Amino acid sequence: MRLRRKPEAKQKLMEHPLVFTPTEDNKGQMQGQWRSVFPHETHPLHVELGTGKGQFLAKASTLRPDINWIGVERIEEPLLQAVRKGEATENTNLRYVWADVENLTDIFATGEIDRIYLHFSDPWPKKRHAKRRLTYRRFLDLYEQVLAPAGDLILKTDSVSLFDFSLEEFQERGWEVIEISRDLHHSPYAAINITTEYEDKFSSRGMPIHYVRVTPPKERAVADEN
Ligand SMILES: C[S@@+](CC[C@H](N)C(=O)[O-])C[C@H]1O[C@@H](n2cnc3c(N)ncnc32)[C@H](O)[C@@H]1O
Repeated sequence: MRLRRKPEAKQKLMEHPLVFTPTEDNKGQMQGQWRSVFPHETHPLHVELGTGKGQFLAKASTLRPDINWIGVERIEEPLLQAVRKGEATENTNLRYVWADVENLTDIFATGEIDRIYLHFSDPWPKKRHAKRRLTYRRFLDLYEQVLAPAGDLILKTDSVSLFDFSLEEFQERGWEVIEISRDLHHSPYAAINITTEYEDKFSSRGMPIHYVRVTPPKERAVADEN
């Protein structure tokens, strides 16, 4: 018998009060408006791209009520799980966007985000798929647009090849490395670290977690390559 889970997940997400789903009809509607959906409009806005099943956001929104949190995820089923976790916290500083990171600049205004998190992004190990990696230079230029001038980006991954590639891309686009560790859980940054589902899985196998915090260039980069 064919399982029909996807349409059900879609419907639930479309109707869920914590989820914004960009469409052709509402394109640009939320740009510059995100803070106003939260009770504390002045709190910084932190956005996790590729939220998956949402463990990080559920924990982070509880531990850091002084921050407004948004998760962006393109696949319905993990997102629905994330939303259910978030809902269970009853935190009011938490929202989700059902969208592809490709469309980030249609969802957020220039300078609207204070911090971006990329947690265990798909490594796309084949060279011909390099442009799909979420730290490919074209994506960095999108992040640069939506980040506030004093904003930053945190990347965590188990993948050495994605980490090395990302460092090259950051350098290529003029981003500055502020903190870095190739073994986050045994570094000074471990004390305030909040783990994700993938992080727990990989670290339980003894794999070191790679971590970097970067800031965009002071001068805005020109998107010159796709
Ligand atoms: C390997 S999982 C990691 C999930 C979670 N961040 C964690 O650390 O447990 C990567 C997630 O990113 C999502 N993702 C990948 N590319 C994306 C894109 N372009 N836009 C939105 N989500 C994306 C995938 O659907 C998947 O849920």
